Amino acid sequence: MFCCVKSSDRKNQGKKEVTWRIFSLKELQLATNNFNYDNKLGEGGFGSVYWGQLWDGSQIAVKRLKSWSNKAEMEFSVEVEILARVRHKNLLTLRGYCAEGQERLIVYDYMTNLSLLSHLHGQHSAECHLDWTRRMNIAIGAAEGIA
Ligand SMILES: Nc1ncnc2c1ncn2[C@@H]1O[C@H](COP(=O)(O)OP(=O)(O)OP(=O)(O)O)[C@@H](O)[C@H]1O
Repeated sequence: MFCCVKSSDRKNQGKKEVTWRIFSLKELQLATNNFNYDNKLGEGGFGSVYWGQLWDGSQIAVKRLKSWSNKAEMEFSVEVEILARVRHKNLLTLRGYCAEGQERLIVYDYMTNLSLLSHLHGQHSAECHLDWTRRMNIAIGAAEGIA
């Protein structure tokens, strides 16, 4: 199944087009080498996140729900619904989602610069010195995204 949503809302005129689509499980398995451990980018409360590449060469990050429950299903729906409606320079862009059987996957643009945590306290903290001006700009950017 393939689906595209384009916002023709007046308020969005002049802004970036809101477009996402439904992915098949097969397509995401292909893109991530069947959710190979080597493709794993990290893990959050929802589940593991995998790097992948689509047939058109674009890079994606696929968040895979670790175990199905009503609560997880609700979190999945809320995240997809909100991200499908908003586009902001400080928010990750939703590429789409997949819901097949008990599999729930959310597809985002792949972000190359790793997480803020890794820059602040992780393996990159030594080489990437974040001065206070940059830290303030990051905090303001994050606050703008939340707002
Ligand atoms: N779009 C992305 N591009 C690149 N890496 C990503 C992307 N999304 C997530 N990751 C990686 O996967 C890790 C886990 O992401 P995830 O969003 O699941 O967790 P979280 O935000 O830390 O926690 P929670 O799921 O509890 O909100 C991140 O720390 C990051 O390293």
